[in-house]
Amino acid sequence: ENKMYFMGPQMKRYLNWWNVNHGWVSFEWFYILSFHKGVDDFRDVHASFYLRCKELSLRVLRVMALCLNLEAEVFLSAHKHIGSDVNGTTLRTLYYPPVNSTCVKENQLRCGEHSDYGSITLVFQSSEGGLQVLNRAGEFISAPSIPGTVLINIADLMQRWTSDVYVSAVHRVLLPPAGDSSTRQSLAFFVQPDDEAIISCCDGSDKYPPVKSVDYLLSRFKDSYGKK
Ligand SMILES: O=C(O)CCC(=O)C(=O)O
Ligand SMILES: [Fe+2]
Repeated sequence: ENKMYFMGPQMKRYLNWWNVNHGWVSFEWFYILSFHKGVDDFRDVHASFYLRCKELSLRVLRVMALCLNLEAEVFLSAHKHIGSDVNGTTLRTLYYPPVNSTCVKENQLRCGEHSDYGSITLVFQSSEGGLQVLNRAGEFISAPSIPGTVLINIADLMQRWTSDVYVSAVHRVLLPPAGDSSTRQSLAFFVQPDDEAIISCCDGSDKYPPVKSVDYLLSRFKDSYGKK
């Protein structure tokens, strides 16, 4: 269903949105889906999947606090409003089209090296692979799709929150090898604390100054997409 959506004529209409809003961010997700006609159930499936992702994320955030011997609620209490307009958590569906290897530029990637902005990201990937993560030795290693598993990235705000105890995962997506015309489909659920949550180092240190979640997110968007 996802693939049909991205191949369909409705894409043309949304390309303008892409330019204005540099991608489909939380504020639009419901709006876009509610416009979409032509693929039965797409909206309902997406909305219910969003809620399943939310449940899983909250469980993971609880465990992440317990692993640090912190109050179970320390991260959860800043994620009370996922799925509402005061929380920027976003489900992004990514379709990477086939690549013609004769047109590939040097060092071209499917997705450039970066880390995510929020607290954690759930990644569901199709079987083609290509996702790589930077390890502590500074080498990119493959993070293949393992059937029945969800990949969870630690993101930048979590690193800051835990005074660098949990380290944000730098990652990228490689092109398929020359001559391989496979596509890639992934779903990324970017978990963001509530807009008004103040994120301060959970060990009580002042390694990073407290920051309001929404301010941090907007400053990262600006760094990535704003005029230089
Ligand atoms: O396609 C993927 O699995 C990675 C996508 C990603 O890292 C992102 O959108 O932030
Ligand atoms: Fe990412």
